[in-house]
Amino acid sequence: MNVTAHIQPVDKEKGRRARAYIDTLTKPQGSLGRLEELAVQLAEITGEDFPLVTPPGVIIFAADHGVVKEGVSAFPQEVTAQMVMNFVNGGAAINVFSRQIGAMLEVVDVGVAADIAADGIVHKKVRYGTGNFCEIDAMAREEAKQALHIGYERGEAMIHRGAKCLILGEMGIGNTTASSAIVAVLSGKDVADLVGRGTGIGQETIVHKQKVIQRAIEARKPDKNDPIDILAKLGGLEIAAITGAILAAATHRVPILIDGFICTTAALLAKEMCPDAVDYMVIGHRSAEIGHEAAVHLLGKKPILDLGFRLGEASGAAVAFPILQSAALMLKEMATFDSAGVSNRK
Ligand SMILES: O=C(O)c1ccc[n+]([C@@H]2O[C@H](COP(=O)([O-])O)[C@@H](O)[C@H]2O)c1
Ligand SMILES: Cc1cc2nc[nH]c2cc1C
Repeated sequence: MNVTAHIQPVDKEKGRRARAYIDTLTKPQGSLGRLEELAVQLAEITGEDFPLVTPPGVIIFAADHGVVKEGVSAFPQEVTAQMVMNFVNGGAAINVFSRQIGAMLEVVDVGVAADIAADGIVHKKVRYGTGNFCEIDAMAREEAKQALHIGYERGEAMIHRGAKCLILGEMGIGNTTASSAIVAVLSGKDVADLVGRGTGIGQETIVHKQKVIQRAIEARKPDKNDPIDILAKLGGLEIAAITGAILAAATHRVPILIDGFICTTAALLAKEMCPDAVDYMVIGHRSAEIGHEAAVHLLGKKPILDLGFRLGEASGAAVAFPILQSAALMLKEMATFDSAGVSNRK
């Protein structure tokens, strides 16, 4: 399956028409600021005059990371599987926010390092966590492709269930290390500017994490121009799956709400595979994780919210969703100057 073959550029003409229509609505021109830009983007993405974003569909991809053996996270590896159970039982932040916004929610085990005996998850384990990329490639090239395809299929399945907006997130202890390494390769920036606290490590461990990443990049020598090579050598299975889900949403002209640092890293890989996919993305929030800034910049986007989140699991994207919904409803439901009999400016 070619996951980028059917991605079309967004419909810029539809966007121009939406822009002109928004200027006839009962408000001074431009007075709904960013909401107007989002409404135009939704029209471009969907090709519809009055795009809908409800119901949204949330997919959380979970996987583990061999690099945790280097002591780069504040939490132990078991937390990935334990949080998957928390998702299944409805107690995590993303469960709360998914209920709040009326989202369908799916949790996919694409590479957790333990067997999870639960019915409420989609079992698509490619392997029991990645290898420690300081020592060996994180995964085989075929495994990276497999995870990418799983993500694509889950994205497509959620769209077939009726999702009008795909909200993507992840769970994986150690995945800020993998993400920082990937963003370092893609941006060419100094790792010192891209490595942050993750789940809450202190300054000394941050310096250690920087060295681990530097060492891994030197040992693995990923090809900057080959996103599958980057994923195989430094990636995470959940990062590959999110990349695939993004490409599925772009294929089906469904808006994609990107969460924090890890998701934005996956979005950068999707951009490498298909630059047109970027126009289908909206970044939900600015993560407090230091490397997010560089990733967001590379994507050429501006996050909707800035609430100091650094949780992951799609929390920031889900909290940003009502704003995207406001943009869609503004376009659909506001009266025009003509229809409401309101005098336009002199
Ligand atoms: O999305 C973010 O911006 C974000 C920033 C920091 C941490 N996280 C979450 O924390 C976990 C990774 O942190 P760490 O320290 O184990 O690399 C993983 O489960 C992510 O969902 C997520
Ligand atoms: C408790 C916990 C919850 C999370 N959710 C996403 N990443 C996480 C990391 C931890 C440690």
